[in-house]
Amino acid sequence: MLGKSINEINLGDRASFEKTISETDIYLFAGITGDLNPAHIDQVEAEKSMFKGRIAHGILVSGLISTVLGMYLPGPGTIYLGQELKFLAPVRIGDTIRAEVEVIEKIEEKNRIKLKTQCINQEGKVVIDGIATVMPPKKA
Ligand SMILES: C/C=C/C(=O)SCCNC(=O)CCNC(=O)[C@H](O)C(C)(C)COP(=O)(O)OP(=O)(O)OC[C@H]1O[C@@H](n2cnc3c(N)ncnc32)[C@H](O)[C@@H]1OP(=O)(O)O
Repeated sequence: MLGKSINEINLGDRASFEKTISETDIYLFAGITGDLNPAHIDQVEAEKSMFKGRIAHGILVSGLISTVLGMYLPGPGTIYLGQELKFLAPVRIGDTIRAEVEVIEKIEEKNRIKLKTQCINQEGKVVIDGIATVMPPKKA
């Protein structure tokens, strides 16, 4: 099953995916990547930081954007070419994050689209803001 080709995508099209970030998510990500920064896994050390407790890896949370792109818009077959990210606020264990994407540019001759990408917490605060560049799947 392939996602949408560039001809099936319009400016303003949107999609989203929501997930609660658990302690297990953070530990699994730390193990997979080797990023054992105490800010993510050591409560006592993290309490001494400006955030006064553990926070999720920013790249873990931004991975929810890849979920939207690869599963929904454009969908399966999408190739991720680039991603600008600004981490605007911390994500803590138990936060529910909604990743949203919106098509803002189509570059038909190169089969590329750009999407505004945001991750928003349960309080409506934008925690990650950026722009993705992807190559939608081509259909025969
Ligand atoms: C939803 C999530 C999915 C995923 O996670 S997929 C996995 C992550 N993504 C990838 O692994 C993609 C890795 N990138 C690539 O393999 C290559 O990259 C491409 C095959 C996409 C393109 O390579 P080539 O066909 O050899 O293109 P060229 O001849 O090197 O360049 C043609 C034009 O495309 C520009 N370009 C190449 N890569 C990128 C990029 N990643 N982002 C933006 N532009 C790119 C160049 O500069 C150039 O431009 P000009 O035509 O103006 O000279």
